Amino acid sequence: MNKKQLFEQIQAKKSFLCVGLDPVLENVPKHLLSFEDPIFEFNKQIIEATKDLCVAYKPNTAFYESRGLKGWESLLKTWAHIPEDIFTIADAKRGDIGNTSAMYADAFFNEEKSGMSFDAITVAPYMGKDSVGPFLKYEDKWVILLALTSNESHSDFQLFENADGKLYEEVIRVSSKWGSSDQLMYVVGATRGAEFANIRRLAPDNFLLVPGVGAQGGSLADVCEFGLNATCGLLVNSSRGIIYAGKGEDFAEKAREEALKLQQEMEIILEKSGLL
Ligand SMILES: O=c1ccn([C@@H]2O[C@H](COP(=O)(O)O)[C@@H](O)[C@H]2O)c(=O)[nH]1
Repeated sequence: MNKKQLFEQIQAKKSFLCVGLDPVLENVPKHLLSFEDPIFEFNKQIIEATKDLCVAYKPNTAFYESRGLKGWESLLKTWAHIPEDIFTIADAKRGDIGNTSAMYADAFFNEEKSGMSFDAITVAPYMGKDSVGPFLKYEDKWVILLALTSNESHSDFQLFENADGKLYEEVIRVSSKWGSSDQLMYVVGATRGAEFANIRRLAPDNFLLVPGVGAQGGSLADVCEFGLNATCGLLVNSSRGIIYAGKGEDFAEKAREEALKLQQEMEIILEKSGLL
């Protein structure tokens, strides 16, 4: 999916919500445990309940990899179940020497080889240009580079400063020469509200993937105040806040209620910003 198509989806659904699919077996409602693949059944029902309210789904691969072969199978089936017009993000945080990154790119972008073809993958920028390049070779696929993350320890490295500025600023400045804003997004935590104006100065046209609303307490209003651009430019993710809104047989309805609250907030913001 390209940028134009993504913005069209945002306008059609009046939403820039990304639902995070991070299921843990212990948190899956009991009545699903008799299914052959409870994780997939859980995801399937979440997708059915929220697919008209969001423009993206983001399975974090850790939640599948941790379950070995059956986890990969759940991930594959989940990817295949997501409607074609919804943006898919493999939150895998990969990046290695070039020939290894090429294998990671095949794993998440090359359906013929791996059975999956996500629209985007999250990548750690630490190893530099040749570790990111193999992901950028795929047409209409996206690399989402970690820039300023939502966790408390983001400051251990990302805020390191020299005469040129902070490390995360340098990540954006340098990497934006590796590909266009039709290929590159950045991860910026919703908990970093105060930094959005600065980030937009460095990356005016790029989409930002913004995790951290919901369970991590980030504010949608703060993110949008300076984060929006002419094509919306934001995919705001909530995982636990949506998928674990309910614990019983009505978990999918409860998930829908939480997703709807965020979508309605987003619709007001998009309307006020003249983006609809
Ligand atoms: O800076 C980052 C980068 C990635 N994440 C991931 O996003 C989701 C957030 O989940 P919640 O349950 O909504 O907190 C999860 O997959 C993280 O690994 C992030 O939170 N912050």
